[in-house]
Amino acid sequence: MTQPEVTRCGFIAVVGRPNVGKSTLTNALIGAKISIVSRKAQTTRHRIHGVLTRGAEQFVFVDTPGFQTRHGGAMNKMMNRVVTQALADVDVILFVVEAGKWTPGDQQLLDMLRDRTNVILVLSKIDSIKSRESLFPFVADLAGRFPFAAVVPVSAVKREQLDVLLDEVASRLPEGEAMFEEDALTDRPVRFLAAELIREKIFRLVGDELPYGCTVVIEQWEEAPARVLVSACVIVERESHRPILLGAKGMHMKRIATEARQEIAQLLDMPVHLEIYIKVRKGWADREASLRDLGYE
Ligand SMILES: Nc1nc2c(ncn2[C@@H]2O[C@H](COP(=O)(O)OP(=O)(O)OP(=O)(O)O)[C@@H](O)[C@H]2O)c(=O)[nH]1
Repeated sequence: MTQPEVTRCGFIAVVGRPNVGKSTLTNALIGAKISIVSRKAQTTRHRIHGVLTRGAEQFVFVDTPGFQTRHGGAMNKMMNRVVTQALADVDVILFVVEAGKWTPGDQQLLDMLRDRTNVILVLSKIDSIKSRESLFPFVADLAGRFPFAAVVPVSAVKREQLDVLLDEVASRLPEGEAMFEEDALTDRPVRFLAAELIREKIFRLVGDELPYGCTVVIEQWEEAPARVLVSACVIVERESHRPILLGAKGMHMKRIATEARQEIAQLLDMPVHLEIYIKVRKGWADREASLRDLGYE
């Protein structure tokens, strides 16, 4: 695998209240479906959403799970956790606000960023704004609320101003070598990608409730003529994590399996039959030997 020559590399978090367009923007920035990266990611405290390498710059987008969940009432508690965990030592924060719309939810989030530097204000969905001049007072108001490092209006859908945003981010990333291999997605063996896709689905759905996370191991992989048969095992730390994963009437697991199956099929360009089992392996995270069994070094 080729290691790109990178002179700047750092972590970026994309935050904002629900529905402001964070996912659309992140996906537009890092390209298609690249939520999977090299295992090196495990050496950081961040959950990596995707990596973009642009010339000599590497942008590592981290997941901010609390912002992505839709549990209304638990929002406050979650935001606190997000600030302390996901935003801890990221290099740049993209604070996304819908152009022209400011709500108490936005203010609440902004308050949590109080002591941070390198916060870039991103005005999203500018394609739905009639006149850009009408945004001036809006921007002026926000600039009075927080010392943003930069203000960049973008349209993720129309791919407007994305390079400008990346330039602003890049200039604030620390100098350093690439942390990830270039083109990690195409270089990884498909089994590993499949396991990561399942892990991603689990994390998205119940990540907040699984304190020690989980690991996914592909136990069987059979390439039949017209489809691939995959059997995966999700290993959790405690017996009490099993019902969390399953959800009421197995609904969580069903959804995880369905979504993962669809994406694995897309990746392979072939129908997939996916079975997922749950195993409890107590304390696996602490035992070196079992870590090695599971493919972690
Ligand atoms: N017109 C327009 N709509 C956009 C743009 N970006 C996102 N949207 C729409 O805004 C809605 C929310 O977008 P998401 O990317 O899911 O927003 P999010 O902030 O990730 O939402 P949560 O997952 O709820 O936190 C979707 O209907 C998008 O299609 C944009 O650049 N222009």
